[in-house]
Amino acid sequence: MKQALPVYILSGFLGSGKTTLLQRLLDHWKAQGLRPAVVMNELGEVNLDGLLVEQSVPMAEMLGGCICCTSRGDLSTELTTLVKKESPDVVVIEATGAANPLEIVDAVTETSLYQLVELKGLITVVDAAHLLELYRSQQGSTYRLMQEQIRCASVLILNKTDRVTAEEADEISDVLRKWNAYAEILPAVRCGLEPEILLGSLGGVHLEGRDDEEAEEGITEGGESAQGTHTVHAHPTHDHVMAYTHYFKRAVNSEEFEQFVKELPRDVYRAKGIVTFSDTSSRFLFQYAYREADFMKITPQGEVPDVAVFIGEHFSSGELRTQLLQLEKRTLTRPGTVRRSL
Ligand SMILES: Nc1nc2c(ncn2[C@@H]2O[C@H](COP(=O)(O)OP(=O)(O)OP(=O)(O)O)[C@@H](O)[C@H]2O)c(=O)[nH]1
Repeated sequence: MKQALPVYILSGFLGSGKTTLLQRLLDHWKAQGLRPAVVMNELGEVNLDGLLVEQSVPMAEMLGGCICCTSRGDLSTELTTLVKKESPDVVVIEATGAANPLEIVDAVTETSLYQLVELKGLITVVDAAHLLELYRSQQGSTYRLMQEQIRCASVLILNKTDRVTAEEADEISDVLRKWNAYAEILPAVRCGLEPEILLGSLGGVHLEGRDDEEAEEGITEGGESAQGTHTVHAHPTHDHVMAYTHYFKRAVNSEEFEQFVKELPRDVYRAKGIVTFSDTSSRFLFQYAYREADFMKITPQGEVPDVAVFIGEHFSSGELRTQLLQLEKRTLTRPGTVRRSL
């Protein structure tokens, strides 16, 4: 199966160091012989940050507004066009510092319904001095937005530590930990981190879509793991992930899938996808929001993968993945014969 295209979101308040980090990441990927592409969003009509990025890097620009305030479909369309036109190996979305990252996460996961893309993580860059100042005054919409950007990060870069004392850096680390108990906190000056360490800290091997085979090996024919339990934890659970994207390799039973959706953990507050069932004649688009699920028959235009995305906070994507692999495995051993007339 073709590898899903990794997508990273860079978030962080205005001037925190996102572009500085972006340049480091681009250099890293290029040195590896990869072809990165960028989606850049600026509040103004001119993309000044874009001028800092080498011309050889394909770029989609969304100017004159904040990604999260314009239609989410716009970002999805930009991303799709960029991927089709440039065939990059990796994509970074640098959002304006005033964006609410959750909306961007939603747009990326929306895209993964139609394209083989996968959200790998949300990196939030924090300006240590700026946050400390705001934390001490504890007010304002900037403060709330920063809080939001920190809360939903998969990894936090505590940048500009050269502008605070060691004690202040500790104080601000405690604040970050209080707001986001899951993301790794990486202190830095000019985002000078080893990209390998940063990207590695996004954890969630489950997000890499590479080890499906490996995890399946742990599941026996009856859908039980070799250890006799229903879940196989090849990797630590409860990684903080914003979204888990599952590309199905085969059809699943509709009733079992409905049951699975019904029993989704509370921390998954949004899910959507396109699935082929082994016991129905049509494909379905499913939507799930705040404990309500909806299934709709669809006939997608063009080639669309069977995929499900789950968005939430601090849920165990490894657990979901194992359950879905088990559903797939069960249809393999017990293909659907009775067709439901859905
Ligand atoms: N002192 C200090 N300055 C830094 C550090 N990291 C970045 N800067 C500077 O901070 C300024 C803003 O950095 P950018 O990387 O452009 O920040 P940004 O988040 O992309 O900014 P916006 O696009 O406006 O949201 C630049 O002048 C950087 O050189 C740091 O660790 N310490």
